[in-house]
Amino acid sequence: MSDENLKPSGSKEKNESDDPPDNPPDQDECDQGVCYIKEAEEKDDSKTFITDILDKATNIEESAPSRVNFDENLLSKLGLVESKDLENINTDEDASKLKAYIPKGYIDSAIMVLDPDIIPEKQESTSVEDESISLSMLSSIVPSEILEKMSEIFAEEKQDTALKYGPLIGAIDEGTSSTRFLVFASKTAEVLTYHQVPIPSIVPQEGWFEQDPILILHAVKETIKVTCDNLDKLNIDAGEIAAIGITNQRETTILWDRETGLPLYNAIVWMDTRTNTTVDEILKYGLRSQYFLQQACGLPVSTYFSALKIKWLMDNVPAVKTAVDEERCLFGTVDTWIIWNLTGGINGGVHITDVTNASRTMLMNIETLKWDQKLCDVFGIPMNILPEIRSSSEIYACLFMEGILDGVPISGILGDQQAALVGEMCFKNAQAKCTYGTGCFILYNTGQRRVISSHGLLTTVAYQFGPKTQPIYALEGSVAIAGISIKWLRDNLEILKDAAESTELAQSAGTEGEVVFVPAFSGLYAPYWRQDARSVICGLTEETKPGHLVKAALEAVCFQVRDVLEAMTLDCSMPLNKLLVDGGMTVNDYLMQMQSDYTGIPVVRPTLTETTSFGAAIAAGIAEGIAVWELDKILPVPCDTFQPQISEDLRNIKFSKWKMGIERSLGWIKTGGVVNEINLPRMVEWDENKSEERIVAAAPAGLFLIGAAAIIVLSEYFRRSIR
Ligand SMILES: Nc1ncnc2c1ncn2[C@@H]1O[C@H](COP(=O)(O)OP(=O)(O)O)[C@@H](O)[C@H]1O
Ligand SMILES: O=P(O)(O)OC[C@H](O)CO
Repeated sequence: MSDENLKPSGSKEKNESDDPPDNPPDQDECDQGVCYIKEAEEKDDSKTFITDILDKATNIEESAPSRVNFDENLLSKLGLVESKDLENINTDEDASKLKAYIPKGYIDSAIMVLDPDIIPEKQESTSVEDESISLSMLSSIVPSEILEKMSEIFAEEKQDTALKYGPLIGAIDEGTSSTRFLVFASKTAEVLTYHQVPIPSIVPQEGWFEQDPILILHAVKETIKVTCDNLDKLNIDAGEIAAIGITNQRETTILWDRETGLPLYNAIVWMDTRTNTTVDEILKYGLRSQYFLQQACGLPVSTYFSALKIKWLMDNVPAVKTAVDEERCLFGTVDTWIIWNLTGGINGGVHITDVTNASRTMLMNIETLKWDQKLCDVFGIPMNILPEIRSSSEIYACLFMEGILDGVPISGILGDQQAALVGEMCFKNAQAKCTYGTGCFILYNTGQRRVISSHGLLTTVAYQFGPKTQPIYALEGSVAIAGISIKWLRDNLEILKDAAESTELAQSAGTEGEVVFVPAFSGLYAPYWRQDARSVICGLTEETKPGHLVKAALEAVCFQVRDVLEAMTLDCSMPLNKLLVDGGMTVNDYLMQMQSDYTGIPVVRPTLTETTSFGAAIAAGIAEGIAVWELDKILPVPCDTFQPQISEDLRNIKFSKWKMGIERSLGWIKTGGVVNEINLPRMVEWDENKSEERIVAAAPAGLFLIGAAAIIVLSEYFRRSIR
């Protein structure tokens, strides 16, 4: 089914009363599962109404049974009954009036209080845990026939969910710092409700960054359950969810036992640097460049990617080695782990991933979109542990789980940065977006062309909408540290109470001071790819205050984005004329303005905040067999735009200071691998018929000195030589 009116929720005027909130509710509120219910209450003034009822009810004995305590005065004051005579209550009319004020969840629970036998097994799961509401009081004020009538009306309306919202699409969004489940209305693409659960990280030693796969799974299940409960409270039929999309932190690696279903080790998260030595080991033979596999998989050898993490696990965790030897081991990125478990686990769960996630492992051939035997051999990884690679949009399997979503098809998978590209609707060549979360990731759509970067960018699959369609590629600039540096200032240095305070503190620093903070906690990613780098803070004086550090941390995000944009211009010969942005950090207007100032181009932020999840929902909703959406019917989202406000000179002076900071961060730790002093890759030609790679172009050390013009010419040559 297509829908002419399809538009994301942000496309409405901001602050319209019927909009979902622009900013996600507090984490605490979400954890209580009441966030959108609270919205509904405020919207309908029902809180005041219920408070009135409760005020009145305090005079009523709590243990008293329902009808006898029916408070005629209160109801007549509210115009709900005309007569004091109970016999004359117009049940239908009064129930309709009252229904406008009291959310369905309260009615269900109140009915249960009246008659606990109605649905005893559901009593616990549907009870409304709002501290201020005493349901027994509500039941003792409102006559049971009215409550029952209201329940009937709600049930009828619920049947109209599809009419009102169109089919619903669910999106599981498993990010580095939290997991969410959101439900989109296909008619308007608005988020109807969601629930979010933070995911704690485990740091067993410096540079190690793990998460518990079981906890991730529990969090996913909890978000699904609470979101469905929320839908019920909003009187929306969760049974109308037609399909589920999934988007996830990429590269994070999980190995588990196919027989027990248990993880063999914690998830090794993408930013973990324990594989420094594994990188060295891979590079040491034949003095290989970091880029020796770039032609085959689009990526430099780095601690970032899954293959290194799998190798480390096989080399260092005996349980993994045994499971591999006994062919019981399964590998997955987070999408794979979740889908395997949600579709049956040891009882027939499907073991799959999509092209976007597979393109982050270093094991998939970027051209054939298949696992590559030679790449697997480089890392010594057996192919039988790898999931099947599927497109980003097709029906893969159905959920096999308790609850109303049992049997709902999963029909979309996208790595989270690719999902944001889709959610920003960058479907055309040369459209790009930047997502600011834990890290910061800029993806530039290169269409069906695989551009192999000569300037430290990654070649990655952007999406493939269906098994029979052509894949679309992107160039990516991955920056490891963005929002997490703000978290570090908060948790480790304790100079911030919360992330939002960063604006005020940074502003307090004014324009004075020249503190530069290079946050290379995990080495430097794009465009430098220097695992020997570590963080530095330069330019401190006795006048330096916390505000200067916070400002420098925000500036670092902007400068890293500029580094990547410059590399993209060199690779694509076409500078971006605006930057589309999204992600958790973009709520910070100060940061967005600074980003525009430091890049010299407008920064455009959509009013739809849930871009990544929306991308996953799109992939699921357009899949063959689901087809609740059509790509070309999706309307553009209205945006806020930040225009550059500083001079070119000032911008460049600041950037040159940043570059000095970068220089000082390099070589901080010793690595055994080959460091590309100039970050210009040695290009190799991947020969399918030979086991060894052949160098077709190598940049001599110091080439940077010959000037930018020569580099552009050279990069053009490289590109032509590999196309
Ligand atoms: N107002 C703010 N200013 C700066 N950073 C912020 C602000 N609000 C949130 N952040 C940062 O954004 C990150 C969370 O963004 P999110 O997109 O949810 O991350 P992820 O997808 O990586 O889980 C956190 O690292 C947090 O420090
Ligand atoms: O969870 P995020 O938003 O920080 O994204 C993580 C990336 O997918 C890592 O490549």
